[in-house]
Amino acid sequence: MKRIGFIGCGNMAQAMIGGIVKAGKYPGSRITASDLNEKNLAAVVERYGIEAAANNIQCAEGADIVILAVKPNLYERIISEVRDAFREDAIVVTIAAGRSMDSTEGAFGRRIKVVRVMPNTPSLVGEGMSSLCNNDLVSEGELQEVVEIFESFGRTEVVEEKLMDVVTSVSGSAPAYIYMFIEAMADGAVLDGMPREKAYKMAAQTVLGAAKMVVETGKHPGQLKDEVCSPGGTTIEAVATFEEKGLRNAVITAMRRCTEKSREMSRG
Ligand SMILES: NC(=O)C1=CN([C@@H]2O[C@H](COP(=O)(O)OP(=O)(O)OC[C@H]3O[C@@H](n4cnc5c(N)ncnc54)[C@H](O)[C@@H]3O)[C@@H](O)[C@H]2O)C=CC1
Ligand SMILES: O=C(O)[C@@H]1CCC=N1
Repeated sequence: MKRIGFIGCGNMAQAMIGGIVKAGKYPGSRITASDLNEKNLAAVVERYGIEAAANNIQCAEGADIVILAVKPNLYERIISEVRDAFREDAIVVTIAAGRSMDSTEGAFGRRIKVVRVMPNTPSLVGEGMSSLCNNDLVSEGELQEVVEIFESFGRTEVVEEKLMDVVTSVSGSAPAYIYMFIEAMADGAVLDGMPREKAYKMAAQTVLGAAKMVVETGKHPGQLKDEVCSPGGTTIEAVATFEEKGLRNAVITAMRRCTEKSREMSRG
């Protein structure tokens, strides 16, 4: 069984480690992590039974698959720190927004197996959405091994690298938009007298249920919306108000800015 190393053990790494361990795909003993924040790292070790590396170099040395889970602006520094510690045939997995595979190889200063992934935080509860692409050194079988790690905590898609900026907008960053929508729905309910805890529960369960309807029925979202709107009823009042206030336009414009930001980050 392969050993997975996480360099950086913040929000996204914890979501992934939690997902992997809960799925039983890899035991905690096959996962190593390093982080400058020793207190946080110790908490993750305690929670999931993974191993702590003394530093990034030790983490890279012992791993077959090394996931770089630090902020994008730290990639250059971390890669120059650990590049000589990588095993010859190790795979480096990047999850940073706007980080091309070419720039990763450039930072290593040599050809290296790279898988670029854009995951999202719902990985922690087994409902992640991760899109992956790989460079030519990664074999079909090796890509499959990485896909299986990400599949252990959600769904996956293999995409062309040119789609990764849009992927960031539609799934990597997207949980934040949905949380804002849930929060706004709860505020609306609280405004009309609903206790807040109940409002969050109802809004969140409704988002979960509606998403499941799209995924499981295969029906067009517009059709599912139409099925809720009774003629002259309550829902169409809300739908007409969203259109009047430009909900779709706000979503599309925000997502284009998100995609553009990712492209900008790739340009450095
Ligand atoms: N948070 C999210 O929803 C998603 C994040 N990503 C990507 O994941 C990466 C990490 O993001 P987050 O987990 O949100 O950030 P975070 O700030 O929660 O975690 C980064 C971790 O790196 C650690 N760190 C900082 N300097 C270090 C060093 N020199 N050596 C070792 N560890 C060090 C920090 O202590 C921190 O625990 C980013 O590249 C981001 O683009 C990708 C998809 C979704
Ligand atoms: O906000 C960010 O830059 C990262 C990438 C996708 C989600 N969080």
